[in-house]
Amino acid sequence: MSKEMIYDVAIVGYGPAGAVAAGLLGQQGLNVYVCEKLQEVYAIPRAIAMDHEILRVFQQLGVVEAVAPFMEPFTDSEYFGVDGQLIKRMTMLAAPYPQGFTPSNVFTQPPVEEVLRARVSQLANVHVDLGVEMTHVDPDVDGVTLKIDEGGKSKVVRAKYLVACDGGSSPVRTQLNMPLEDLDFDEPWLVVDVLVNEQGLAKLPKTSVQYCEPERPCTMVIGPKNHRRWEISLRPDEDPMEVQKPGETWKLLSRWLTPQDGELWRQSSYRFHALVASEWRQGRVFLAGDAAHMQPPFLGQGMCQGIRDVTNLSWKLGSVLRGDVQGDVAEDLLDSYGIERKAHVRELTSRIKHVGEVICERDPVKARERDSKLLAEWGGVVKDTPRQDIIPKLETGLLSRETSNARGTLFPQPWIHQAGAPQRMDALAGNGWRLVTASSVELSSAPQGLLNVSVISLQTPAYSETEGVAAAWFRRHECVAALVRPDNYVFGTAATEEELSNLVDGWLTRMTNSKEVA
Ligand SMILES: O=C(O)CCc1cccc(O)c1
Repeated sequence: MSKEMIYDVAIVGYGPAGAVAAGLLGQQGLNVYVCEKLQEVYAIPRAIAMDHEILRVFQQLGVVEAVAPFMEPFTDSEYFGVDGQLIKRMTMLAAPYPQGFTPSNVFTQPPVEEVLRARVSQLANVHVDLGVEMTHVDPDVDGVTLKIDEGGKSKVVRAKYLVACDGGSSPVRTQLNMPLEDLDFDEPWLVVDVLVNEQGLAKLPKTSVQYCEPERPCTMVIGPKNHRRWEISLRPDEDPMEVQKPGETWKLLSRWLTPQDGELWRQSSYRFHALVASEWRQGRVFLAGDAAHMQPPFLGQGMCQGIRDVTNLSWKLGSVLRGDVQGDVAEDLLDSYGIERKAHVRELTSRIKHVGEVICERDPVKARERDSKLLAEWGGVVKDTPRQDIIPKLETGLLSRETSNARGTLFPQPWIHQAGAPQRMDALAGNGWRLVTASSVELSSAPQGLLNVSVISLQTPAYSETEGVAAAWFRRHECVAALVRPDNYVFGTAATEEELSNLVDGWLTRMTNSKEVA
């Protein structure tokens, strides 16, 4: 790279969100610079859960097969109340799966990050500097200048846009004085990862468990292979530093295991927080991942949320940098990133906090009331909640004006009949804007003005689906067409040709001369 190189996008931080951003931006042919303080992938897993939405993004990056060995379907999570009775169950969404992947999964983070980095390394237009530190960020109206310290030697990097994926303590966010809003959750917990041997595995529950016990709420998650994670709430008199010493940690695990049953992988005390950045954009700088939000882990959404962020932002940056949209429309499109993601993060965090309130009730009387209420709701039968039903849709931002309940949801990814073997829809149709129509629609003429939009008619010979996932979706939402964004969210739907024409007109207005995003 020459000294005068001006990158399209610089990314500070090369965890999962930074790596996915680098891949998605790089695949669009943009010149991307990435810097990261650590030389190697962080060897300890932090995230453990991965949703189908994220696998669909990994599919776009071409890494689904490579990550498969490090993933397993999530077991059910059983919630046990004060007297050890089952009060609630978190489950897998039923098949056929809407996104073309197992909906909820557990995974091992370090090798998955290696896979993402290997993919990025195939992109000649992405330059990655590892073991360097961003010491100064200086945005202006045309771009951003970064000062990078390379082991005592300083260099300057210039980019048109900056994405800060630099974690909860985000130096970019701090230097630019971008405040966080406190969503009112702050509790000390110990997180313990154990590689359990066969003798230990035989003693453990066969589902993940939420122990909703007032004296010590805690969680056990079944990770891939012999990885088990405990999250143990700490009492006010417990010292977070002490409990992470191996001897003390084993004492806390003694209900389940002894040191003969496995090996501690990591034990760290954390404060579980709920925080969201007030502004996600400052001019040409965007916050993403933990730099933009932190949520308690009760639904395993930390990494998923970061990847949702960069997936949302990457296609918008691509559209603007290619000149597909210009002027105010381009600014509105970039603004829509924070508008959409902040609202989504706030809503999901509030749902996660609600799950946390069920788990963390410390008052035994109230905890008993909770148990009775949960059981009474369903006539004494334990309610199954598919985890994916808790993930909200987009409610605001670059969405059509119609208010169908399909708008802002993820469009399904059906399997399509092919001569050799069925293929997932995106493998055939790509990940740009797509107008997908149900078999019942006969377009008398292609909607006008849909440049750069692929038109996909399901159940035609080219797109005959194998399981009826999309057909069922159209029936459920009482529509026959959906305009789908590059991040797979539904811009809007139509039930008639007239509605379709309005949908397309509305989209064209938004993408060419609208000033509104919300
Ligand atoms: O979805 C579930 O059943 C539990 C998800 C989860 C993952 C990681 C930590 C945690 O407390 C919960």
